Amino acid sequence: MAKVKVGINGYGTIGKRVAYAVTKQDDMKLVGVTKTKPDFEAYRARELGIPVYAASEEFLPRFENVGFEVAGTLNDLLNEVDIIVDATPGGMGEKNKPLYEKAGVKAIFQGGEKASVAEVSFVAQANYENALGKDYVRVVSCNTTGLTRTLSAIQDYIDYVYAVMIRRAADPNDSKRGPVNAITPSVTVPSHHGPDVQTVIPINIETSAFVVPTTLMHVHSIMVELKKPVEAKDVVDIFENTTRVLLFEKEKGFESTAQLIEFARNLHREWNNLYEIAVWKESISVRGNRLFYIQAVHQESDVVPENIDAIRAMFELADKWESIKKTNKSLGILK
Ligand SMILES: NC(=O)C1=CN([C@@H]2O[C@H](COP(=O)(O)OP(=O)(O)OC[C@H]3O[C@@H](n4cnc5c(N)ncnc54)[C@H](OP(=O)(O)O)[C@@H]3O)[C@@H](O)[C@H]2O)C=CC1
Ligand SMILES: O=C(OP(=O)(O)O)[C@H](O)COP(=O)(O)O
Repeated sequence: MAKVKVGINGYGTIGKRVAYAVTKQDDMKLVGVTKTKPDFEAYRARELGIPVYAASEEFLPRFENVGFEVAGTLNDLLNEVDIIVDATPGGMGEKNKPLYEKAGVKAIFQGGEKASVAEVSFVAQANYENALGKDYVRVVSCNTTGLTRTLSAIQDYIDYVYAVMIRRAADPNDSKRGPVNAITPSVTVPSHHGPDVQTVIPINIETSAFVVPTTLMHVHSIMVELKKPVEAKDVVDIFENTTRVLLFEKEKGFESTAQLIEFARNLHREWNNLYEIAVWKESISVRGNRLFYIQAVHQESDVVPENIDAIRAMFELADKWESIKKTNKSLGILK
């Protein structure tokens, strides 16, 4: 079968990682990416041999002024692809959707969009089948992906989940926003994460969230009221056997998100991506009918394999586990 032709609209934190991941797949071809301006990222894409398109006609003069030759505009890219991965800033995907509909291409949206933008909200290991053959799929946010990966693994035991998200303030490449020395609570409960998890798996869940001054990762403190008894060692076993979830031990020096990122650096992962959700093994404990655990989410990369699996599901290229295994192998995901 011919390779699926993929375009990326929005070549930022998520878009450039998904573009890279597409180039690692033997059943997909990266046709090009869009940029609004010829900054260093545009030049880097060109160095990598990735065709760069202007994100719309209005941006063309920016490229012309510095003699940066683009391959066309977003509309030209849409004419050449089977699917567009929209990784523009949150809320923009919904505005772009009519362009995709007009061009008759399938589209993947990211977690900054409302669930209503797509037919399905997606986390591969939880609901791959729901995206089979679909035209519009939303890969849920990084935090929602992290919650869904571990909670779907223990779904049979869940009566009610209470989770607190400690969210990183900005990505490492972002110098525009803070807080620099403050903690910003989401003052309404639930934060968007609980309802978002429910767009993927039907569980009872309440979430609250705080933004703190760090760029490395998010951290979640999760408490599950159990429907039936389980021991901590059983949960350890379950997570050990759950794809895209890794257990880390404080005892071995993983004291904070800093060492988790160093672990990814040691693996020489591209952009120190930690695609897997990191659960602190010692944090898994059961007291009475309550299970507790703490996990960390690498916001820049955990959704990347989900975008790849979503493409396979939407074109019915592979069944769930065939796709997950293929994606994992191509990106060096440990299990
Ligand atoms: N960063 C994260 O931690 C995560 C983000 N997400 C979601 O992914 C989506 C993208 O986020 P993220 O990658 O962080 O955002 P970024 O700001 O890093 O990247 C977005 C890119 O979109 C481009 N862009 C801006 N305006 C337009 C436009 N009019 N048309 C086309 N492209 C445009 C910009 O490119 P240019 O440089 O050319 O101006 C920018 O690089 C959001 O929905 C977000 O919620 C999901 C999981 C984690
Ligand atoms: O999807 C994310 O976080 P979220 O799950 O808390 O919305 C990403 O880290 C982007 O969050 P941002 O909207 O704070 O950039």
